[in-house]
Amino acid sequence: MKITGVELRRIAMPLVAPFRTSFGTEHSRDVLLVRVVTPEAEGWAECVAMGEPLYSPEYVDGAADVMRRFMVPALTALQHVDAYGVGQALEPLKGHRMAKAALETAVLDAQLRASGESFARFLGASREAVPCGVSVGIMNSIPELLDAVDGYIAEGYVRIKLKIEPGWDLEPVRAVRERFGDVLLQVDANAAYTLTDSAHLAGLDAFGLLLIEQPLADDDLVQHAELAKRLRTPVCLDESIESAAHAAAAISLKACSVINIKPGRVGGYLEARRIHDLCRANGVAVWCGGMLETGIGRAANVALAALPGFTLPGDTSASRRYFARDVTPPFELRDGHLDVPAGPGIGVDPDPAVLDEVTTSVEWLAG
Ligand SMILES: CC(=O)N[C@@H](Cc1ccc2ccccc2c1)C(=O)O
Ligand SMILES: [Mg+2]
Repeated sequence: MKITGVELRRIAMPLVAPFRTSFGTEHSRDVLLVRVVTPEAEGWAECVAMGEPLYSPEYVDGAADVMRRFMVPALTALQHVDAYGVGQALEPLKGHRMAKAALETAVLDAQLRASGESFARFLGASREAVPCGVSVGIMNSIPELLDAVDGYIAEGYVRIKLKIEPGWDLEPVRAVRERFGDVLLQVDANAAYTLTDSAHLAGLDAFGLLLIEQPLADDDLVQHAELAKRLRTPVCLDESIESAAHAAAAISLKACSVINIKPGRVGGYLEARRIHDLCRANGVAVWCGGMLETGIGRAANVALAALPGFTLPGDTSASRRYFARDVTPPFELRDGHLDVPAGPGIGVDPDPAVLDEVTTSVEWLAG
């Protein structure tokens, strides 16, 4: 396909409740949507970068800048490009995986809408619905946490993930275990601890957790391998895994036994599938992480979560977990599952009226 042009659209999406993690509290998402226009079809994608570089080095203004100045010109210069060609064309540009992921995904969406194939079928999905977990932020008190978890379990979520940090870890986990019994339970530290905390973190072993996610630094594998020897709870990596090469290194170092795959973090759905295939061949479980996406990013993630190696419930929660009103028809939990979109491409379209209301800026980059 020849790219006619690319639209960069910023939208403001207030969260239904503040979402607190070890690296900060989010009240609203400042989201960059990408629309790639070709003669055959147009494609949509969501860049998962946050407003500030708190989760990883990328941030939304930087993603828009690197797309505008370097990536889009590299793609519109090509006579023909498809999803596989995007990675090749952008390879000389270092890093900025979330920006690359958004452009590759929008091209893939256009390509699949033109051919009539769904993301799920293209990626190799084996299920038509996926079981859903939910990520629960750090709260002001244990009672407030228990109320929130109670509500999510009532909605049907099959797995609870608690954000933790030093000072909010053993007690909240103990309280949830005591109140809700053997519900599937895991924790995510977002890199808040160091190896010197290993004896304290071993205290989590008493609670039968599925995993502890990213306990140590976002750029570490070696110390995670040492920590994994000291814990019974399986170590899962998120921020540390930005490519299939990182996943291979983590597996050979025994730095983790589970990986949270986020297509935005690893440069796109093609790399996400490579990581899935590598992990499956090595007996490492994977699950689909979340970056508080709108329905645009959520649709593609649900398709990925339907691949056979995604054996643990992901953070592919319903739209209402984050947004009172989504830019696409809302993803609704059904018996703890989300249905995999079956239409061409990502299988959902943004509602033009809602998009107009939440749009804060639109920029057209002509090919
Ligand atoms: C669902 C979940 O816990 N996601 C991330 C953390 C996270 C937290 C807050 C965010 C705010 C704006 C954009 C992305 C964000 C990602 C994680 O698994 O580590
Ligand atoms: Mg995480």
